[in-house]
Amino acid sequence: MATQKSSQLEQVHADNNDHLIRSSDSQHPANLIPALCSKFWTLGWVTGTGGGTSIRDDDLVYLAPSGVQKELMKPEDIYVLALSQQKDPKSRVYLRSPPSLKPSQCTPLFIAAFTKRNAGCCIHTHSQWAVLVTLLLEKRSSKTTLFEINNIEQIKGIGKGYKKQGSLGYHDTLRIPVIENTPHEEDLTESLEQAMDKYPDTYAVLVRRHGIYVWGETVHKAKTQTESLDYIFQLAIEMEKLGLSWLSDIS
Ligand SMILES: CSC[C@@H](O)[C@@H](O)C(=O)COP(=O)(O)O
Ligand SMILES: [Zn+2]
Repeated sequence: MATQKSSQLEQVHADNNDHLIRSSDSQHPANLIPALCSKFWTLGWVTGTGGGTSIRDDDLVYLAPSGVQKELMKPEDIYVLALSQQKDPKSRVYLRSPPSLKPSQCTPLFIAAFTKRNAGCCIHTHSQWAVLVTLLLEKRSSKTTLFEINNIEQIKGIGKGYKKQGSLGYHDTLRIPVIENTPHEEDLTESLEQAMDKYPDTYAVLVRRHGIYVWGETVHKAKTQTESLDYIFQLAIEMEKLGLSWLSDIS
């Protein structure tokens, strides 16, 4: 597949490399991103144009446009870039660009997950549960930059960490770093990368008053980890309302 792709890339760009987003395979990233975003919209993850999803296949990264209704996207709306061709982070080279649109402002954050963690997919949601968790942590102290919870079965839905086999156990403590929001999405990149360096095993970074970025080695892993985290955040909000602690010493 990689050989076929590189020969395809040698083709002239006269056709805007539309062959990169045309496939009858439902699992092709250009088909999968719109299909996933349509499902995520029903969960409140990508409503009002916020949030998004990006998939990496080998060296190629597939991205949504900026400011569009993410649940209504079509394969023709998808941008494609080659990771190996991105020399200057400020000026990206796209192999394929839909006309009259701009690439997602989340692009540098997705790229951080692909380059620093070798992720195959990164999902950004504006889930209210994720936002509420960051607000609760802020209420405890504006300096609280870590969400922690243990002894919850769904923690087993999260991987042990980068280059580690298996998932967290029931008694393990799940830790998700929180970074501060910025007026422009791309300005989150540096603090997201710092959070990845500080917590090398994390598969997610919460963004205060904004949402969350979650990644995984595959689309399947990124999706199920985002689902598990969203479940855990909703549970955490309900626990807080009932005066229950997120950390317990059951063993
Ligand atoms: C509701 S606007 C949200 C955006 O500012 C941003 O946070 C976001 O998640 C989506 O950015 P986009 O450039 O449309 O992909
Ligand atoms: Zn966002």
